[in-house]
Amino acid sequence: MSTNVATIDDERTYEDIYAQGVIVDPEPGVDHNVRIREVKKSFGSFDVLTGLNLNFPDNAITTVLGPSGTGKSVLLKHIVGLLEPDSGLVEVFGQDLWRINDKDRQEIRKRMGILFQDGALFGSMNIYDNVAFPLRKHTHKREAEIRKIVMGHLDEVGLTKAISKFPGEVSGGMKKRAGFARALVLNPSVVMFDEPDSGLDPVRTSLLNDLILRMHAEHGGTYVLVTHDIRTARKVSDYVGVVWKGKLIHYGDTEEAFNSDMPFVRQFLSGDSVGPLGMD
Ligand SMILES: Nc1ncnc2c1ncn2[C@@H]1O[C@H](COP(=O)(O)OP(=O)(O)OP(=O)(O)O)[C@@H](O)[C@H]1O
Repeated sequence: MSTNVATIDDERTYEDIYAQGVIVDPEPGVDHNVRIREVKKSFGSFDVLTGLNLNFPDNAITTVLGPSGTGKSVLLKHIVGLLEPDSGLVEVFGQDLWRINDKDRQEIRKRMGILFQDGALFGSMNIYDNVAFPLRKHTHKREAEIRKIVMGHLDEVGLTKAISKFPGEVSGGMKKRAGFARALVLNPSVVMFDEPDSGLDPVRTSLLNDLILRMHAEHGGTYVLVTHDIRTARKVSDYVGVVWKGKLIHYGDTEEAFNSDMPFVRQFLSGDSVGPLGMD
């Protein structure tokens, strides 16, 4: 896979890059289902996204890494249209999400799947009904067809024996797998994962990562993953974007990120306490 090149002015110091961020040119010949341009978002006086630029290539898994509170989940909420930027452009499937009406935005949202940290399952529905929910809500398919699709996806994530269980009766890993199956039932072209590894032990994390890779190989699409887990990033990503203080400060293929000379990227990817990132 070829590498995207960040247009970094050679004269800039690392401090300049931390302050200004980088802009990444879309890779020639590659489509990008999701493009984020100079997006700014503040809550009150707190500036969370401060001019974020990032393109997510189709048929690749891109991981967004960065310290806690740097705006990664806020970024996902922008992509799915749950938050409107104060300024800048959020473009999904070639459409500016905030220049179209609510109905069109809803249609675009149906083409995206999202796996929230806890699976975001409905506690009052069993696993089967949770996974069937988007099909019942957004399609006119008959129950027999819904059953085929739901059971197919539950089989892929290894949950066919748990269909009658309620979310409160299954482990965290099973909840995530059920959430994953639900995120895929409408055949989304963009799938987002908000810290899929949170709360899982290293073995379950590794198994979930295998599942992410397998599902991506099977179904394709633009996968966007937000995590703190460096091992997850290394294992599943084609590309890595590093966000700090609401800006993209590094972007490249996974190998490039892990070989970066940028002190912040080096510190973050090695989990070192010494470097530009402190407790603030
Ligand atoms: N709706 C909101 N109203 C006010 N503040 C918010 C809102 N959503 C997010 N924030 C704040 O924006 C900041 C960034 O939050 P976000 O959840 O995106 O961080 P993150 O990078 O995903 O962090 P973590 O890795 O810890 O999950 C946080 O300080 C959070 O409290």
